[in-house]
This record gives sequence, structure tokens and C-alpha cells, in this order.
Amino acid sequence: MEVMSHSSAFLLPTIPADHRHPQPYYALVVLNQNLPRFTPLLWNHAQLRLCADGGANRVYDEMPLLFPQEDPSHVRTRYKPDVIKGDMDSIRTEVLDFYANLGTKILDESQDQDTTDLHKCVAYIRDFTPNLDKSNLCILVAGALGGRFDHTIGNLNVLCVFSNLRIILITDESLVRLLPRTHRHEIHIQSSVEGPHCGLIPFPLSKSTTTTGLEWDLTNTEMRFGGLISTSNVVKGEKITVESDADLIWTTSVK
Ligand SMILES: Nc1ncnc2c1ncn2[C@@H]1O[C@H](COP(=O)(O)OP(=O)(O)OP(=O)(O)O)[C@@H](O)[C@H]1O
Ligand SMILES: Cc1ncc(C[n+]2csc(CCO)c2C)c(N)n1
Repeated sequence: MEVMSHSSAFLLPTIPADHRHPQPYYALVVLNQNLPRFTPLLWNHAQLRLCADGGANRVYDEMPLLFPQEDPSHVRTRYKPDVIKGDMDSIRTEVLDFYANLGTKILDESQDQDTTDLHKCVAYIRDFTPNLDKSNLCILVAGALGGRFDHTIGNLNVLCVFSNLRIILITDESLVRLLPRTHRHEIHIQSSVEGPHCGLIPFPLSKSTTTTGLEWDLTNTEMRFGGLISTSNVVKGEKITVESDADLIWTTSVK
């Protein structure tokens, strides 16, 4: 089974060169939730920046608050999304007009009421990069957790729907990603910005998961809702390995 390697280097101001893996192509999706404080950093790493519907209000309203010394209109012009996509029932008209005038592509999909705005954005990124080796694509999603519970679960479901893509949900408190059962996983902890708290959660159940590098390691352990799941675990070192018969959600705390 092939090894899939994971790193949270996108939380660092400069992404260190890794001679074993090519530099990822980062795409950022901003959701309609509190902007994480390091959104400008994620924005600068990303080559493609999308707002999911009301996520554009967050960039418009909250990005200037992260640069209190600067003129808000300068900040808004600097952080111009490439695309705003969704069912457009949450974005305010002044925000839509502002970014449309700056040249942002507006994609109104109000006819589709069966998929979430995050789903629509991830599908766009997948299709926008047809020639990109998808193992090199890394979709960073800002503000996906901790708000309305149906939205939070819907955002986790997007990880499962697009389980062949690397998608990382990011808030000020947590990073969340899917570890597909098709690979063994090596997780490289950026201890300056993440950990030590972590969790490994079956989606929906795993008959057998084995880990190394955790305070409470699993050895061919069964995990399921209604039984054991691994929350409030702790990373012990810089490298964690995970192997499972099922897709798992991996989460670390953000410092
Ligand atoms: N409170 C929240 N917590 C987590 N994610 C959220 C929250 N609110 C919105 N999102 C995410 O941001 C995206 C865009 O949000 P927006 O408010 O525009 O959605 P929406 O389609 O209007 O939702 P709804 O109609 O259910 O209120 C959603 O698809 C969802 O992924
Ligand atoms: C079974 C079922 N449940 C809920 C919805 C509603 N829904 C799901 S995603 C979405 C778009 C949100 O921007 C809406 C309205 C549906 N279509 N089917």
C-alpha cells in the first residue's frame, strides 16, 4: 500500500522546500464563518482563492480587521477573490458589486439546492485544474467548524464525498483532514503551530486501525460511534503513522 504524506506547512510564513515531494498547489476556499486569524497567510500561499457565497462577506468585513493600521479599502482590494461561487443567497449586494467591479468571477448556482456551497467550490477547483496531478492539489478551507452543526457536519461530509482530494478544514482551534483507507499515512507535525492534542475518528466505523507516535496508540483496534473513538489523544513526536481499513478523520489542535 502506498504511503501518503501529510504536512501543515501552510501554517508557516515560508513553506520549507521538501526534496521528496513537489511543492503543493494550494487553493483556498473561504466559508461564511469567522475568518481564522491566519487567513492572510493561507491567502498568500494559495494560487487560487474562492469564496463560498457568504464567505465573500467575511473577506469584505473581517479582512480589514486583521490589518487595523491600514485603510480598509486598500485591504479589500489586495484580498480580491478569484471566484465567488454558490447559491448566492447570503452574499450582500454591495459585496457582490464590489468584487464584480474588481474582476472577480461570479458563478451563480442557485438552481442547485442539493449540494452545499463548499461542495460547489471544491468541484470547481477540481475541474479548474484538469492537468494538475491531484496528489499535488491541496484545498485549504477557512472557517468550516464550530458554527451551525448542520453546516459543520456538511463540511465534514465534503471531505468524504471528495475522498480522493486533499482537503483541510481550518479554524483558529483545529485542523481537520481525511485519511483515506486506500493509503498508509505519515503525518508530519509542525509542532510550532499545531498539536499536541489530536483525534482520529472513524467515518463511520473501522474494524482495524493501527497507529504509531501517539500517547494512546491503536493496535488493530476497532473504532465506531457508540464504542471507542480516539478523541483527546496527544501527539508524542514529529511523525505519526496511521493505517486503517476505513476512512478516518484526523484532527490536530492549532496553537
Ligand atoms: N456556521 C457555519 N459553520 C460552518 N460552516 C458554515 C457556517 N455557515 C456557513 N458555512 C459554510 O459556508 C458556506 C457558505 O455559507 P452560506 O451562509 O453562504 O451558506 P447557505 O447556502 O446560505 O446556507 P443556508 O442556506 O443553509 O443558511 C456553506 O456552504 C458552509 O459550507
Ligand atoms: C435531503 C435534502 N435535505 C436538504 C436539502 C437542502 N439543501 C441541501 S444543500 C442546499 C444548498 C445550500 O446552499 C440545500 C438547500 C436537500 N436538497 N435535500
